[in-house]
Amino acid sequence: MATRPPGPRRFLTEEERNNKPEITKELIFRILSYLKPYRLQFIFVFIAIVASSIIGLWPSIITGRIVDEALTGQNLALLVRLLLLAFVTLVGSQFIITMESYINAWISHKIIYDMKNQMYRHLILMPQSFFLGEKQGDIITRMNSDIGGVSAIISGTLTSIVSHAIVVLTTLVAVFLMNWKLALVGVVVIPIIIIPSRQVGRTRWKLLSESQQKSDEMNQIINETLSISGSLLVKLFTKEEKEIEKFDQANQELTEIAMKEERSGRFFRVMMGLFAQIGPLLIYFAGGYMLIRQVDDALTVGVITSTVILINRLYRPIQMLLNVKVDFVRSVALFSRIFEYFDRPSDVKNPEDPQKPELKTTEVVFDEVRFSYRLGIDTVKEISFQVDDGSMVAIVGPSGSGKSTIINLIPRLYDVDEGAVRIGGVDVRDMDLTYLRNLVGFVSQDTYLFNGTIRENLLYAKEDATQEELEEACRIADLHEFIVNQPDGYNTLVGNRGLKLSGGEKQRVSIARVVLKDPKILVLDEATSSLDSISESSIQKSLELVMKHRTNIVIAHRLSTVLAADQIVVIDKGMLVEKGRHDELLAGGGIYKQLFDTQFEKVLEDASSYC
Ligand SMILES: Nc1ncnc2c1ncn2[C@@H]1O[C@H](COP(=O)(O)OP(=O)(O)OP(=O)(O)O)[C@@H](O)[C@H]1O
Repeated sequence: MATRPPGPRRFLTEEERNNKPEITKELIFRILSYLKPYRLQFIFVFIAIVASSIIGLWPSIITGRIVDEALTGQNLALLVRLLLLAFVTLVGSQFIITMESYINAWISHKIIYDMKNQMYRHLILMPQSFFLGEKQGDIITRMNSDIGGVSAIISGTLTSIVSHAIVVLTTLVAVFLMNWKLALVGVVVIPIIIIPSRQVGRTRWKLLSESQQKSDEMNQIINETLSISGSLLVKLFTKEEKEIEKFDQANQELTEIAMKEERSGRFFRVMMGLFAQIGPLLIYFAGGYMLIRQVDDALTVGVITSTVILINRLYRPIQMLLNVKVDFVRSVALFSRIFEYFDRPSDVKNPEDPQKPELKTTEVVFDEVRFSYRLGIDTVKEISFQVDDGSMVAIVGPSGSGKSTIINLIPRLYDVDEGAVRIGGVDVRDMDLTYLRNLVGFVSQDTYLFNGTIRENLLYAKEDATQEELEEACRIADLHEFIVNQPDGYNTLVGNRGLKLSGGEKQRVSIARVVLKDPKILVLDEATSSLDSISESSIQKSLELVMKHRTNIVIAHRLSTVLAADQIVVIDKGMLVEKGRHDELLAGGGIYKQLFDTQFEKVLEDASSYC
């Protein structure tokens, strides 16, 4: 696979050019605000850069004296002294450069640390809508690559602008002080060397970005087809050969580009080397001509030698400075991508004056609630019902009618657009968010487990739970028996997303978690699951235990649940269409009756055995 070339890119890619950020004063100040806490360290870095640039000139200047005074004058003692001096200045400048780069790296790591923490804190507090709308890969890229890129800016772009400018300045002063005529020749030579190499570089970069694009395509194929779910899909649809063919095609294209790029890379290096050699040759020629024809009496062999060395020192920094604009735009773009995340408003926020009311009752009231995911299209509207304290309301309705949306409004995964959801008479939007979410326990169809042990997953609900409490919760969830029969017991690893557990076992872990959390209100999205009827009935029994003494709202798919419900709320196309008990609704002959005939009838026999 193609690799990115070392060092910073010299040209903006097509995409970067199209997405260039608007560089405003505010943006620059905002970027600088991240550097502010480390200003003392920055001052040190800049002093070190100036010092090392000036000291770094000495070995080149000393070389001239070595040639003119020590070698031509055949003075061995002077030769040794000058060599020692050159050695000491070399060591000195290297020491300063090392210190400078150490502090530079320290600053950039510190800034990355600050930014990563700020970003994580910001993201974890984002509402559910953010995670649904955002591509998973984008979040990870911003967390890692973009913030990581900032490090390169701080330790690269920022200091390199200063250090290159200082090197260019000090070297030009030194070279002109030595012999201004030869210095002029050297300065004229610089563009001859730099311009062609920039052209070659441009072509090379085009190829490199193409190869990068292809390599991303291949990574995408690998990620999709070699992931747990992807590989399963490939197997089940017997697409192995098709995928191999697709991969082969991408691989072939990538290999061709990589080879082309390799060829142009070699050519690039040859050209660079060639032009870099032409410079000294031209200066030697001009200097030699002036020396031989005695155009300038002050000119010596040593001066010519020193000038060649000093002019050589200029190529790289000048080239870098010519790229500063590109680096700068790229750096600012990176910062603005990060800021764009920071600036995403969090619509579900803790209220200004968060309340933690002493609730005597925990009845849940939906009062004329309207909510839409997309502007203009109501997902649910005119929803009004009450779940009395300690009672159970079953929500039923066709798929896509808005049942999950309604329950998501209780713990404020989303906020209502109109109307209100109240618990114990208090609007959920006035409650402290943590307090509210502690009041409500959720058991969803899709149980998410972290990759860890069963114990760790259980403790997520109650960090300080004792072993006895864990076991008690697992007994209620009918999970304890299973756990103790595992070789590692409560320390059994559940695998990625809990994949090492069966669907039923995962549901039980989620029930045990809610038992440990012990919420006053239980929201349950009943599984329409493929579990066998024995497992289902056992899970149902566990849930019945959990529901006791709580206010329960259940999206019901089972007959036993609707029969046991104190009230059934029927939702159709986002509207509440019927409300009542099972018998009343059945007698009404409306939508509930239809649902009953189609959805519940099949499980009638199963369910009637334990309702
Ligand atoms: N995050 C979202 N963004 C946009 N639309 C959404 C989002 N989530 C759900 N919807 C849409 O809102 C409507 C109601 O969805 P909801 O999940 O509430 O229905 P449901 O009754 O729970 O369905 P099911 O019984 O199939 O789970 C559907 O049309 C769905 O496509």
